[in-house]
Amino acid sequence: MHNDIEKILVTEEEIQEKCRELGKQLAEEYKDRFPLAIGVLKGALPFMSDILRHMDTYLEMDFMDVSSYGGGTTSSGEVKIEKDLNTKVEGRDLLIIEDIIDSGLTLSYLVDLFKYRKARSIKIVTLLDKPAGRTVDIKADVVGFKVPNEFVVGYGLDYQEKYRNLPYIGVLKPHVYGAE
Ligand SMILES: O=P(O)(O)OC[C@H]1O[C@H](OP(=O)(O)OP(=O)(O)O)[C@H](O)[C@@H]1O
Ligand code: HPA
Ligand SMILES: [Mg+2]
Repeated sequence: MHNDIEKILVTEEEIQEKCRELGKQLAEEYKDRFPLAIGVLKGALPFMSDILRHMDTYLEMDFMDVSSYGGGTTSSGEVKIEKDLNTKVEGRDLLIIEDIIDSGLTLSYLVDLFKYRKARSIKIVTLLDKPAGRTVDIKADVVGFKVPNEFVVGYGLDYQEKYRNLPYIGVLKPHVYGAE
């Protein structure tokens, strides 16, 4: 375990098993369609990569880079598009792949945007759900694990751009946060 981690909330094995289960479930559901899987960078990268490898079906991938945390542990409340999609979403079945829903601001912004762009259907797939963080009313359609109201890192999730590479979800030791 990394030296800055106080405890592990979801192990690597639990994540990998969940990716297999959810990927197979989604493949069955979308087997007669050609969904557009949209990864929300940067956090969703490991989850997207792992879950989609279990979808033995036709799909297209694209990426959107949005950010609102600016490196810290609280949302600025403003979602900024750093990189937009290269693909038209009009008439498409979308699978939005996220690492976490916390306040819900990022996903509610994206869902509104894709509705405005006339997507045919939108499904939200998130590895983690932190219901206690919610400030806007939004629910994911597919959730891997619920997490308590703590700032979590690992498997895509960062604190000041670090820890995304850890293969598990954990909580940092208090001293790591410094003077924030
Ligand atoms: O529900 P919310 O409160 O909006 O929080 C969830 C979003 O915040 C994080 O992204 P962040 O803006 O930190 O960008 P990153 O993925 O590049 O770390 C995370 O990856 C989600 O996209
Ligand atoms: O708990 C979290 N950890 C890392 N990034 C996040 N973005 C929203 N919530 C979190
Ligand atoms: Mg972040």
